Amino acid sequence: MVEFDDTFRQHLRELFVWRRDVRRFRADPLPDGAIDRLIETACLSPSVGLSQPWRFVIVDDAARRRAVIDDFKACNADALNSYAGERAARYATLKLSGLEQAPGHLAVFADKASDTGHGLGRATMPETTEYSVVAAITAMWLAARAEGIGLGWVSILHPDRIHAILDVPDTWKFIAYLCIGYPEVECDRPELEQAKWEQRRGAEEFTLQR
Ligand SMILES: Cc1cc2c(cc1C)N(C[C@H](O)[C@H](O)[C@H](O)COP(=O)(O)O)c1[nH]c(=O)[nH]c(=O)c1N2
Repeated sequence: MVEFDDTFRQHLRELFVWRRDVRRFRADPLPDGAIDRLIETACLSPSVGLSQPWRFVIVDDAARRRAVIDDFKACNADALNSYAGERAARYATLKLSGLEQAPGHLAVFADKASDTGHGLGRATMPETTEYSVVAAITAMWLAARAEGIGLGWVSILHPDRIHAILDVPDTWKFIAYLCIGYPEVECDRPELEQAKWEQRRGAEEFTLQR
């Protein structure tokens, strides 16, 4: 039996407050086994029917990394073109990936074909497979921060292209491409808020009572 005291709860709260999406990484390499350790923690996450549908691809190959970066650049250029005026000017100033600097690259997929869990919980909501993978990524994000490691989620990518670059099974659905490394700075406010793109709102704005 494990008990968590007030001091632990306070630290846990701080972990949530100080977790960031990181796009600016220091050059220092990650310690040996750091990504494997984060994956191991992620695998403790809840999953629909205990299906554990997460699939992780550690991307070390320089040519594959370069191809991912090229895809990001193409998608980000398209995204910039979808804005106009002041919003476009502001978008152009944002740094939206640390792909070039991050010592670790990790792609995460959901295996839509796995029968693990025997379909429990998925019959009416097949998308719970993807939700389970996102739950695992969130756990990894927090576990990383607890070790001083930053994680940045990149979604400005073409899923089909990532599939081809990484040569993974067709039944795997692309969920996330994660940059992993030591952050240049620590902050308790989202970078998009600091850049005046959007501001974080409080719980009262998202809660209804019925
Ligand atoms: C599903 C998903 C996808 C993305 C993100 C997040 C999530 C959950 N975020 C990070 C996002 O911008 C960030 O979480 C918010 O701005 C809040 O900041 P903090 O995470 O609190 O630092 C993100 N950030 C970025 O710079 N490029 C990206 O492509 C994405 N994509």
